[in-house]
Parts: sequence; C-alpha cells; structure tokens
Amino acid sequence: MSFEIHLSGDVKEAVAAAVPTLVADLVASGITAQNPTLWGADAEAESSIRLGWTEAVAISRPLVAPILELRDALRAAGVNHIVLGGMGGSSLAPEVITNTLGAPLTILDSTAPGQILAALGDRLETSALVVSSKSGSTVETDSQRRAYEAAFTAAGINPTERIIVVTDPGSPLDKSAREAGYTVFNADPNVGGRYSALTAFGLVPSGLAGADIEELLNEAEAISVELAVDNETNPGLVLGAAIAHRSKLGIVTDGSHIVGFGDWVEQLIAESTGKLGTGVLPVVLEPLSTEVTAGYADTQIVRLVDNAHTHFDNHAREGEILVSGSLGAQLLVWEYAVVVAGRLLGINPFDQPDVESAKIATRGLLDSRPEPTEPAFVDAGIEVRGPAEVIGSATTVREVLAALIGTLPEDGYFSVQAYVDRVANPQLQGIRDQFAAVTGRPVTFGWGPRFLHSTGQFHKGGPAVGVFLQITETAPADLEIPERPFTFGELIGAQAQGDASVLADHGRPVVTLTLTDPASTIETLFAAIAR
Ligand SMILES: O=P(O)(O)OC[C@H]1O[C@H](O)[C@H](O)[C@@H](O)[C@@H]1O
Repeated sequence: MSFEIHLSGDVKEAVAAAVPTLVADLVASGITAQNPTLWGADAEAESSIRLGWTEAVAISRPLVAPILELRDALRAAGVNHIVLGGMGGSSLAPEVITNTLGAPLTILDSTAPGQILAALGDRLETSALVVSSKSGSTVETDSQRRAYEAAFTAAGINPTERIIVVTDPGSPLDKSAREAGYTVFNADPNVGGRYSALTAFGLVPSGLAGADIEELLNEAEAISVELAVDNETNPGLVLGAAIAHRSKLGIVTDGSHIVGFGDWVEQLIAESTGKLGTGVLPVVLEPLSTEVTAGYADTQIVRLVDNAHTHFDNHAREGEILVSGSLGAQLLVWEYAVVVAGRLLGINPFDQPDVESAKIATRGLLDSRPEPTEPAFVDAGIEVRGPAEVIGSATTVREVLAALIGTLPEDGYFSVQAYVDRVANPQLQGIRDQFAAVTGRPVTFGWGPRFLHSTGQFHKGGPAVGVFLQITETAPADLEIPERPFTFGELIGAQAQGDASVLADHGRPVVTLTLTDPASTIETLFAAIAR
C-alpha cells in the first residue's frame, strides 16, 4: 500500500466520531470533483479557483518530458548546479522532494545578504537559477533574480541561457520573463502555492536537479482513487479528522525515508488553518524533543515512519498518529487531509488573509526609512529591543528572556524567528530545543524571511497565544539589489521590523535581539537561556 495510517487512544475515538459525517456529506468525492461549496459560502469564491491540485498528476504528466529535455540540455552545456529562488509554496516542495530523492538543489529562500553572497559565489560558472513565483511579484524572489542576472552578466554568461522561470500564466513575471527571452514553465493557475507540490512548482526545479519526477507522480497517482472514495477508511478523511483533533500538531520524522517533510507540511497546515482566531499550530520536532517526551494535553503528535503498523507495535505511544508511505502519496494525502481539517474547523483553507499585512509594513518601512530605534540596552554584544512592559527593569539578555517567557499563556506557544544567515549559522536552530526545555510549552523555530511565507499567517491569524522572539544580525557584509532603492540588508531589516510591528498590533509580545557579531554572540545567547 502506498500510504498507511495507524491511530490509537483518544485521537482514534475522535476520528471515529468525525469521519461518518464526512462520509455522509460526500466530502472526499466532493473534493476530488472540485466542489467549491464544501467550506461554506464565504470561501466559495476562492475555493472555486483553488482545487486544481486534485488533478495535478494528470495535468503535470506532459511537463515531465520537457523538464527532462531541459535538464539534459543544461547538463550538456556544462551546468551541474541548480539554484532555486522562491519562497514558501514555491520552494518548500522542491526542498523535500530533492532531499528525499537525493538530488542536490541549492534553495535560496532568503534575503540575508551573507546567504545571497554565498550562493552567488558557489559555482556560478556552472550554475542555473530557477526563479519560481506563482504571483510573479514576491519581493524576495524578484531580488534573487536581479542579483543572479547581474552576476551572470558580470561573469560574461548570457542570463537567458541560465535562468528558468516558473510562474502562473499572465503574471507580471510571465510577461517580463518571456520578453527577456527566458525559458518559462507555466503552472496551473487553479492551484494555490502551498498545494502546488505536484505541479510545475514542485517538478521543474526537482527534475532539473535530477530527481525522478515521473516516479513521484506515479506514487501520488497510486493513492488517488482511495482519496476520492467516500468511505470510513479514506486516508484523507482519517488524517484530516486526526489533525483537527487538537490545537497543536507536533510533526516528528522518526525513521522515515522522507527527509524534511515537516517544513513542507508546516506551511500547508499553518497557512491553511491559522486564521479567524483558530487553527492547528504545526511544530516540527525530533523524536526526543521535549514536546514529544513530556506530552502536552493540547499537542497531538504525528510520527512519519516507514511502516505505520510495525512501528506502533515496536515504538510508538498510545494516542499518537503514525503515517507511512511514499513521498508522492504523502504529498497528496496531506493536501486532502488539510482541506478536510479546514472544513471541520470551519475556515477557508485556501486563503492567507494575514500574510499581506507584514508585506505592507515592510514596504512602508522601505519607503519611509525611519531612524533606527535605540536598543533598550546592550548586553555582551546583543542589542535588546521590545515593549517596556516586557523588558521592565531587565538589564541582561537572561533577564529579558525570563520576562518574555513569563508572558506565555497556559495554552500558548513560544516562537523563535531568526532573520539570520542560516548557511553561516546553522547552529542557531539548536536554540529551539533549549527554549522547549525551559518554557514547558511547544516551541517553533523559523528562519526569516522564509517563515513569513509559512507559519507567518498562523502567528497573526491563528489563536492569539503566541509569544515571539526575533533574532536579527548585523550582517558582516551587505549587497545591492540591482535597480532597487534598497539593499538586501535593508530589506531583511525592514521585514523583521515590519512583522514585529504587525504582531505588536495584534497585541502579541515581541522581543528583538540583534547579534552584532553573530559568530561570537550566538554562544552568549545560548548561555543566557536559564535552565
Ligand atoms: O509563489 P509566490 O507567488 O512568489 O508566493 C510565495 C508565497 O507567498 C506568500 O507568502 C503566500 O502566503 C505563500 O502561500 C506563497 O507560497
């Protein structure tokens, strides 16, 4: 079987109670037939143009041959390194696909100047860039394209031979890229970004990088009939009811062949469900994370394993969800499950009403260029900024972190948002485990600006129980964005500040720590998290 699910304990009971109604309401066949009325009248305008992913396998088949032809032509021209510029739904699927299938792909979903500089300095002579943007107007992706165009040109390489564009037909990027002479792949416009894994957005960069995309489509096809049938064992209905059971979902990869699934599914769940004050918070975890071993009443654990039934017999705990299956099947089952969960939660799983607010705040800051705010204090090279009611009389990072953690509500979560060069400072992610141990609550970690296109929607639109720690850096070097009035450093700075102001407008506590010398101050920061 290409997908298996195993349930036990109270989540099994919750699913048994919810699924018969979903079967009686013909939800599974309705999704497959692209019935836009399943999420209520308010969602209908959006859902009527967002269900194309249910037939993505059939629509994408004809793309396979041209992608493989281009891959071979690039290889013949000496290109041996594919870079992907794209955010959220335009890069998270290729990331999990290529990591799982062993095809090397450099993902550039950042505006951190150090990360852009490092990518530009890595095998430029033999690189090709895939620029992926559904809307064709995402500022990060546009900036990445500009940087590569300039770098290719400066190196004497014709950008039209090295830049490939994936976008919706008729987008601003579609028009400008065709005019510039780039190779363009159009995606199905009736599929939203986070549901686009099996469309051109998932397939073009993955196929160019060498992944077996035909097999991926076969894997998804193998589960599609099961997903369309209105019966109580339908995996989309069962998983959908299971993930809607609690307000937080800990996603644990535990011996699965799939690498990095959590980051892809995190966007799908957070953007689809986190709105109107409700939603399921995805928390990407490891088997030994505190959230898994401590077990919180509001946090459902789902384990991605390689055989759901034998794994349960051998390892898992009562009350967990276990899923196993091929990558192609997982992608499609989770897309069904999330829209089923959306129906159970009473929200529209196809919009992202709060993402725009951070973009507007960022644009405003880039236009008005306010004077930088002075830090409340500086401790050992770390500048501290935040609301007076949180900072209070604190004079050290340790004290301010304790004060911020003190604002966590009983049902809250702690969110770390690092607007930092992740390639140069990967160890910063380890801070998540430390906060999980000291807060006793679920902790999420996101690299900025990447997470703005993923969990950012939930932070603003979901239940108002998040507490936020921003970590920014004084980057060692900055980089111009060709023909733009701001640099990469100014852009990422405005993104952090813009999102902080929107979170504050939502009444959420946000403290910003700026590492003035990331290489040396990360250790200081780790030491400041009191145990
Ligand atoms: O593909 P693009 O249009 O560039 O969009 C990239 C991302 O932008 C926004 O943040 C949306 O909320 C995401 O759902 C989307 O994946």
